[in-house]
Amino acid sequence: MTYTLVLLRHGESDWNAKNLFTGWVDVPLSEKGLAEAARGGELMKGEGVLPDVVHTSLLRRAITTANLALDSADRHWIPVKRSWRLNERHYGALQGKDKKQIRDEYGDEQFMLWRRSYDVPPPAIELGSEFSQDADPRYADIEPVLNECLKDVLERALPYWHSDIVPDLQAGRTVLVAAHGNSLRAIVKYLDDIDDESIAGLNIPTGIPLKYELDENLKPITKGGLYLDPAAAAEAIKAVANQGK
Ligand SMILES: O=C(O)[C@@H](CO)OP(=O)(O)O
Repeated sequence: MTYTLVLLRHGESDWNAKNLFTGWVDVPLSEKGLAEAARGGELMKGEGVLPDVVHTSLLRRAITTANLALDSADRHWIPVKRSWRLNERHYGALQGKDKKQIRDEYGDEQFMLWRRSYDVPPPAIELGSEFSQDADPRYADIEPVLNECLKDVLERALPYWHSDIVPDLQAGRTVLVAAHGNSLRAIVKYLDDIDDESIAGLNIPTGIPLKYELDENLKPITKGGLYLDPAAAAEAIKAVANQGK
């Protein structure tokens, strides 16, 4: 028995286009992102990868991406589950800041530690400040999140993986997870057993489905999975890696 998991990072958002740290700020998709999301669904349909259930974060860029992708795959009717545990990494005080400006101000090394290290969190956001989520009703049931490193993201995403995603996989469903660059990096780190150093080099492109076949122990049959458009993914991965330069 094998299981099918599809990971989909949302299409380009308005703040991706503007090169701003986004995190939990709930920005919409750009025009380009809307088209990427629809194409993601066409790729799934073209390859016969048809989700039976979709899991998303609580952020509209992932929700809209899932809606558009599933619509173009004719799977708009499948059940959906959402959790803050699939949200983008909370970028703390960097939320709303220009990536290039932060890199120029703090230098390449600090910038990359904040952006891609496993366990160095960005500075905490001030409660009540413009891009803080402490008054947001969707997070009323959790302690305010002030900042997160990738390790924090993995630690809050894994309980959801086990409680909600694994049962869907084990029921034989093709599972689509529509989420974010860093929440998906955390899941890929776990699935592919990537060490804490090497994960810094992993970037996930927007809008291109990444398919994993998992064995009976829910381990990838092919490490790294398979992008449904490998050539476009390779190009887009370079662009994500170079953001802020
Ligand atoms: O700003 C963000 O929230 C993320 C994803 O867009 O950026 P980065 O790729 O720099 O982690």
